Amino acid sequence: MEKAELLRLFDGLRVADVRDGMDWAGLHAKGTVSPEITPLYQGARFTGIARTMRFRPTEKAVPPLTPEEYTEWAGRWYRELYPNKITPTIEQGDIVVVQSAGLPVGEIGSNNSLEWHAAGATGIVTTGGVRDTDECVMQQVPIFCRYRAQPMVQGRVEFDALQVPVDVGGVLVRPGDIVVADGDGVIAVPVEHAVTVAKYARQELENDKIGRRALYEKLGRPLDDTVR
Ligand SMILES: O=C([O-])CC(=O)C(=O)O
Ligand SMILES: [Mg+2]
Repeated sequence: MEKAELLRLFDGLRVADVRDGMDWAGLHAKGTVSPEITPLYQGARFTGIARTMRFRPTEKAVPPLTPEEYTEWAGRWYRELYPNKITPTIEQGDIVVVQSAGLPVGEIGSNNSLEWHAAGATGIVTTGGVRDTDECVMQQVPIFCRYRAQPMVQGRVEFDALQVPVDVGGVLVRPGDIVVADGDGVIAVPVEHAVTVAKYARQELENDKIGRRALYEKLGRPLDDTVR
């Protein structure tokens, strides 16, 4: 199925609906990412197709360097050990899904996240840390992460692999799976179950709208998009 068609199937569905759709498909034990992975800011949400990447802790020691030498050495780390390989591969509607090295390091920041967004990514989820978080919030690229972290990657983290199955908060996410995130957290749908999951998720959403719309009317509340 085309990406655009897949995205249409999930358009407007809440994480709760997708969770229900997964249950309807018999996938009770699958999909829900650990609640430790949370939105960087209130209102962050996305639906997209997983484009995955894995980082790893480095074993390379940092040699004694003068600050001048450090500038050159740090630049080389980006070129040789932490290259931004994912950017040229990103397609519109992708979600960058990162299995972090798991260290207290800001592998993602205001620069690379905005670069991925400019290439077409509509969201980012990482099992690790984010830095420059005030700017990340200001930029409003939806990011879900486990923690905030100050340090840069040099001497700590290396790029490991692109487009491999990754472990995201206890869920196996493969390139091409559907990833949905909102205030309830993150859920991943195996692409082979997408049609069934979306169908029953939609049923849940539509039934929920009918029930809540009746309550809005009883309360005299103006209707909004969540009940229309
Ligand atoms: O440079 C990095 O690896 C992370 C970062 O701070 C950014 O992208 O802004
Ligand atoms: Mg930065």
